[in-house]
Amino acid sequence: MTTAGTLETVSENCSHGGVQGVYRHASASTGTQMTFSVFVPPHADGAKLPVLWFLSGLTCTQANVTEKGEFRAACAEHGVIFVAPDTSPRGEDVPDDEAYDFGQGAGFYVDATQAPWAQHFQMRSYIERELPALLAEHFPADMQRQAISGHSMGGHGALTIGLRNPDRFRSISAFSPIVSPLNCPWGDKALGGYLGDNRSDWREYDACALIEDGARHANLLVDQGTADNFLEEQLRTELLVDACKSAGMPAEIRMQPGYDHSYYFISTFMAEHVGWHARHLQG
Ligand SMILES: N[C@@H](CCC(=O)N[C@@H](CS)C(=O)NCC(=O)O)C(=O)O
Repeated sequence: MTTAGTLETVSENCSHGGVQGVYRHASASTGTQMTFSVFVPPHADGAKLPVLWFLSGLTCTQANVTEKGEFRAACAEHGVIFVAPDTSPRGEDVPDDEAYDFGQGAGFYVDATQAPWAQHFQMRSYIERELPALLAEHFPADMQRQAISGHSMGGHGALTIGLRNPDRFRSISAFSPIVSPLNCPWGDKALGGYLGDNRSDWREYDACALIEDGARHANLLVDQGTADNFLEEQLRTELLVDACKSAGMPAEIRMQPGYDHSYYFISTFMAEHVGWHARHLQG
């Protein structure tokens, strides 16, 4: 048996009849310690449960959604494991940028190719390969039943990782996602920095471009607040609506009146997202 790695328990708390944990491990992908949280709902001995991944946004660690996401009651009701990774490698040896939207806390779920970022910023490999192996080894996770969600930069992560891996993820949802890094200032800065100037290299990290290039998924749900101050310049939900329409891909993209970009918005619709994923994860 291959060993995916050892895990250090940072904290474990009983919650909703299950266990909310925070764990740390040495990541081969990023070459750093990485922290993530896992909620395991109550379950019968020996049972394997489906998994919902949640990728967070700019400035976040695993803690933001864990503390403010209000997912646990729904995950306990539906018997779904909830996994929240960090958004980037961190540490004194890891390069950073003064700004909040590039560098530590802003990994954009890519495998960087450009110096000095490439050495540690390998978040695509971390989320797509390394962390799933660790999860399968240490938790009662049924890796045949996975779904993915996320917020903002993490919504971009959920859409792109989900669209690239339709056989692994039965459903994809996102809250206020960056739908096209090719067409917004956050994307220009981050993907330019991590991947270089050749914009064709960015397409596998752009949900709209992936759909234009042929990626499809049958189960896609997006919620976007109309009072989100990042909507017009950075998130640009309309580009995803257009891409899905042009491709003939059904998607439920909902504009939610009055909601902003915060966890007050996310937590309002979180239980609905968990329930929607749980339906796709049955059987
Ligand atoms: N207000 C933030 C902008 C970034 C932001 O809104 N981040 C979102 C994700 S894109 C978030 O969830 N922030 C942390 C939180 O609300 O807990 C800042 O200027 O640092």
